[in-house]
Amino acid sequence: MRLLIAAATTFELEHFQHFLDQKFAKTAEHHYCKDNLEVYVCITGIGMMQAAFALAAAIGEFRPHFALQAGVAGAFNRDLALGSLVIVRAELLGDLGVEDHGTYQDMFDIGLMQEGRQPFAGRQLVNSFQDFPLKLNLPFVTSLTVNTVSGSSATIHKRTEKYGCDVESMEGAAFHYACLMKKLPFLQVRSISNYVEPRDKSKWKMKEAIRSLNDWMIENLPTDL
Ligand SMILES: O=C(O)c1cccc(C(=O)CC[C@H]2O[C@@H](n3cnc4c(=O)[nH]cnc43)[C@H](O)[C@@H]2O)c1
Repeated sequence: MRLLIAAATTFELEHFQHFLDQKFAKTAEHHYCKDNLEVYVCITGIGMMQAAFALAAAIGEFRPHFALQAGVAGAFNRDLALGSLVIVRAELLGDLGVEDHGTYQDMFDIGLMQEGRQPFAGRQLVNSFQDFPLKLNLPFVTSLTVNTVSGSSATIHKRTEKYGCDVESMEGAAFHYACLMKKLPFLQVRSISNYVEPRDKSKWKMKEAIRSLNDWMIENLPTDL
């Protein structure tokens, strides 16, 4: 059985790849085997464009039975602790749109994308798969995917009012879109590295977030796909 694991950057999966190096046979670059499990680690690069291209290529070539995206994210929702993990239930597009003088309108608002048109449910890319080969032992959240990270009070206020999402990333929607289009069962797991607030990297808990993400991956790696 083939499992595709995607992350934006190598450092987000460093400990997990170290675990694979030790416990699995490495059959090619980023490609591991153990018993009947084949794992391909796809480092997509940051952002929707790079993620979409890398995922389409990896899905086409590796033909996975299941795909897992793992990464860090910012949280709008202050009930989510830094370093804690979430599963993304639904993805929304946060900055694909137009500025109409002072007002932002997205593609659905101006009629250039249709609500409910496959693979969207309404305006969302919802993970509607049922049979997951790993434990869903984390809170489910909604996520906004953006090209430009929210870093000013004005942008944060506008995006919170318009979309009301729990977390923000730069690749999640591309992952949901690719998997839904390919009817490939998937799961997106994110670890909270920072709150979405006016940019102040001194407050970020990147190391802690990556550690908890990798620990979870090692503990929950599906072995019975
Ligand atoms: O230097 C910055 O201001 C900066 C802002 C956002 C992210 C970064 C990174 O180095 C990580 C990029 C990576 O992390 C995800 N991520 C993490 N926090 C957020 C966020 O608040 N909003 C959106 N994306 C976030 C993202 O998916 C990227 O892949 C540096």
